[in-house]
Amino acid sequence: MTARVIDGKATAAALRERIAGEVVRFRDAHGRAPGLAVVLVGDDPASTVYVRSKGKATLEAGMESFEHKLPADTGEKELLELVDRLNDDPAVDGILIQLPLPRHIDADKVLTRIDPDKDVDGFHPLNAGRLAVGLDGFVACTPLGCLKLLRAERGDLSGLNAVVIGRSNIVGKPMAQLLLAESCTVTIAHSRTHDLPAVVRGADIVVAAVGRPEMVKGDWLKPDATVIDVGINRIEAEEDGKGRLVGDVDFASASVVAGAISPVPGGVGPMTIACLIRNTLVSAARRHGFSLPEDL
Ligand SMILES: Nc1nc2c(c(=O)[nH]1)N[C@@H](CN(C=O)c1ccc(C(=O)N[C@@H](CCC(=O)O)C(=O)O)cc1)CN2
Repeated sequence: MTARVIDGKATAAALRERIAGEVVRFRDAHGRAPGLAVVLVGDDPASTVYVRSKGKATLEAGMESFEHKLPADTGEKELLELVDRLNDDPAVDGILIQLPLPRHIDADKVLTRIDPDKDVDGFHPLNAGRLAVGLDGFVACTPLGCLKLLRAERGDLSGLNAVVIGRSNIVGKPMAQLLLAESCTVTIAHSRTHDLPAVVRGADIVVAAVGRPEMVKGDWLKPDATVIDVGINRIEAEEDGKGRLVGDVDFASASVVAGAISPVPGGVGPMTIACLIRNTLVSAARRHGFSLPEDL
């Protein structure tokens, strides 16, 4: 058996096209475009690429992009003052602080300073709490993107056994909450889980977000499982002289057993950016009482 490959690039492109259509309606109604401010501190190469992609996607959706690139030695106080200005700026509907931040800055303090109603990354504790109790808020873009891929692949998820590998605040925990809200039976596995392969073997849905290259093997999977790979691991150049990007799942062995699997690259990554654009439009719409399609 060979698994279907879940095409995150195509799903993200379709979502971004729908968003662009809604942005036209929003502009016609309100005379301005939704605006996203992205803040990058330092010059981490991967973060620089992601921030560039976010700015490009924002503009392609017809929205305003405000990029703030600050030197690596920017002080915490200065960053907090920028967040305060963005909170007060009516042209800014969404604020994103690119992670990771340099070590001398307390990331929790900065993320908590963002106005929760402009927190399009969904990292503010108030939004994490809203998700946990089923209130409207912002859901972190990567887990939201994973859920959209799962719904497109499996339709109704209720009653399915889901295993989320990884318990981070930005992926594992919100992913588990989203799956619970879909009425899945959810297990969160992590580095202390006993016999992880046995736990994963019971899952209809596996979301791997552990940050360990190709850790999940095909013989860990239940036949026909749906596998979502969140990992983005850069492997150093081998004898061919080229580095490569791999996920947390060993694609070669997993795709023989799974029913469907998202690849790396081209799976969850593009959905993360599409969901950021989506959350920014949702923020602008909420601030103006503008209605959007339920399923956006
Ligand atoms: N404030 C945030 N910081 C970070 C987030 C986030 O959601 N909010 N997530 C990650 C990085 N990230 C977005 O910022 C991100 C990572 C990867 C991709 C992506 O499209 N990846 C491509 C491959 C790209 C490549 O070749 O490197 C893919 O998977 O196809 C998009 C966004 C950490 N920081």
